Amino acid sequence: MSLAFHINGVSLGHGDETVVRDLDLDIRPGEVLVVVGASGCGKSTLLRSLAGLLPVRGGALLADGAPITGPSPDRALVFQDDALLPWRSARRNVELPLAIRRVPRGERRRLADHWLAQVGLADHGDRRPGKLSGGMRQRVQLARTLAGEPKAILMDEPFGALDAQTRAAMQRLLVDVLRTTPATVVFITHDVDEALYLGDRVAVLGPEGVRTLIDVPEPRDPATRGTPVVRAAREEILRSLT
Ligand SMILES: Nc1ncnc2c1ncn2[C@@H]1O[C@H](COP(=O)(O)OP(=O)(O)OP(=O)(O)O)[C@@H](O)[C@H]1O
Repeated sequence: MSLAFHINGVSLGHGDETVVRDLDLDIRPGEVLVVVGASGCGKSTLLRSLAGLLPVRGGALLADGAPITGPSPDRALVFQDDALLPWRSARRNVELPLAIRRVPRGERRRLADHWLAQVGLADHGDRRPGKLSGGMRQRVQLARTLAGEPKAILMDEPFGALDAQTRAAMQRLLVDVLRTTPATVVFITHDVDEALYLGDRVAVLGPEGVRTLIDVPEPRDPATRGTPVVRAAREEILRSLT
C-alpha cells in the first residue's frame, strides 16, 4: 500500500517565521521523491508537516485525499540520528512497531528477524545499538521502519552522518529493500548524486515553493551515472539550487 500526497498552496513556518509559501506538489503513490534545496529552505519543515508533526499555516496538505492532522503509523519518519532505544537489542527495537500493530509476540520475533536479514544484520539481532557501527544502526532503523509496514517513508538526510563508503553501501541497500515495499518515499538530501541515484523525481525547494521538478532518467541504475542525460539532469538541479 502506498500513499499519495497532495500539497496545494501550502504555507509552513515556525513562530513568526514563514519558511515556505504557496507550495504546490503532488507526490505519487509508490514513487521515490527526493527533495533538495539550500540549507534552511524548509526541507525538514515540509517533512515534519507530511509526518503530521507540524500543522500547515494555509493551503491543503492531504494524504490519500484526507487532511493530515497528526502523526500516523502509515507515515514513518526516519532521521539522520538513528533514534534507537539503547537499552533494547537490535531485534527488540525492530519489534517495537510490531508491538504497536499488536502482532502476536511469537510472530514479532520472526518478523523482526526477517527484516534484520533484509538489511544484512541476520547475525546481529542480539546486539544493543551501542555495540553497532553508525551504518549498522541506520540499517536497524531501516528494518524497524519497514517492520511497521508504513504506506509512506519520510527520510530526513538519513545517511548524512555516514562516511562516503558506508553511505554508498546504504544507498544500494535502500534500493534493494525498497523493491520489497510499495511505500511512497520522500527523501531529503544535500547530495545531488544521491538524489539522482535514488529518486524517480527530484524536487528543488526554495522559499517560494518548488523551483524545479525533474524526472530522473533511469533511476536506481548505477550504470547510468555520468551518462549525458543524467549529467544534464544534474546540471539542471545545480542551476536551480543557486
Ligand atoms: N523548531 C523550530 N523552531 C523555530 N524555527 C525553526 C524550527 N525548525 C526549523 N526552523 C527554522 O525554519 C527554517 C527552515 O528550517 P528547515 O530545518 O526546515 O530547513 P532545511 O531546508 O531542512 O535546512 P537544512 O538543509 O540545513 O537541514 C530555518 O530558518 C530554521 O531556522
